[in-house]
Amino acid sequence: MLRIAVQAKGRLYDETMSFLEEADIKLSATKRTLLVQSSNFPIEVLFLRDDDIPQTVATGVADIGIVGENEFVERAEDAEIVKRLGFSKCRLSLAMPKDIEYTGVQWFEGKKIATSYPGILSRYLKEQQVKAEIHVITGSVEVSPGIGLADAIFDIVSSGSTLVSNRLKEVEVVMKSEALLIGNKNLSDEKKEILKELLFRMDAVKTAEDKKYVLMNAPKDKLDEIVAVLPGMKSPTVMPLAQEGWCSVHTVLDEKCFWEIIGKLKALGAEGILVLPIEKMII
Ligand SMILES: Nc1ncnc2c1ncn2[C@@H]1O[C@H](COP(=O)(O)OP(=O)(O)OP(=O)(O)O)[C@@H](O)[C@H]1O
Ligand SMILES: O=P(O)(O)OC[C@H]1O[C@H](OP(=O)(O)OP(=O)(O)O)[C@H](O)[C@@H]1O
Ligand SMILES: [Mg+2]
Repeated sequence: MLRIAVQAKGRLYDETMSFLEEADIKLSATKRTLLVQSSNFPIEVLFLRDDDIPQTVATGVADIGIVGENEFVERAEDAEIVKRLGFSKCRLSLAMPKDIEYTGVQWFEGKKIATSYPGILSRYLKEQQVKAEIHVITGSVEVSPGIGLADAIFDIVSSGSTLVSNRLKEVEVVMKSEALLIGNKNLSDEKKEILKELLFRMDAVKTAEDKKYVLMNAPKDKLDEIVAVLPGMKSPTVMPLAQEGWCSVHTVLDEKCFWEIIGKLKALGAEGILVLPIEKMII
């Protein structure tokens, strides 16, 4: 049984849950308890505050965990990054009152900076050879300059709207962050096997995400040209149609080049083009 630590509620919760769901890992729908077992996969889910996830994984209380990179780097716990998950993207930035002129990173010299990330901030200031006072608070960081608690802040920024509503401006981006799958460094072989199966399922979902299954009716006399336009995984499937002179062509297209290819197919006389989402894809 593999134990995964995930955030009990907050910004990471929804995407973490849909991630497990897409990998067909079913959790009992009973009231949310701290520890829930899957009914169809050898995994149990431990719900925690995100602050505690790195340590829980590093010490082996959980085998793997899903946590923001910002929190993982700040905690500096001895666990490894298994996979970058690509959601909950944000950045850790220095911000200051918007009406004051910013003169470069030296502006922070001697200033008081409020943050929940003292580790990352002090390392950055040291690198920049700036001496500043770090004031640690656990939440509502953005209000601190407005109430005279600090001169500036170091916090998470995504759209920037929290900064704007607190009359602050982002002046230095210190690190980018996304959700990470982290793992204990000493997993048993059995647990490594379960993790491998989990990653395999996650990859199948990810690969499918930006692909579409496309079906169309094609005039037989244009078939060679149509096939030449389609990248496909191998070659497209071609099936005869009841109507003389026509066939049905099935293939998989990358979302990125989708519109360009559809345009070419139409120009070559393809009709009745159907585009279907793909749930999972194993290459
Ligand atoms: N505005 C945002 N946009 C995108 N990602 C974000 C945003 N805010 C936070 N995150 C990411 O989501 C993680 C969790 O954020 P959240 O605000 O839920 O944390 P928290 O309040 O510390 O929760 P907890 O109660 O678990 O301690 C952050 O560590 C960060 O990686
Ligand atoms: O740049 P933005 O898009 O405004 O996002 C940044 C804000 O999002 C997070 O807080 P959240 O909204 O999760 O609330 P919290 O203070 O309860 O953590 C973070 O702590 C910032 O305050
Ligand atoms: Mg937290």
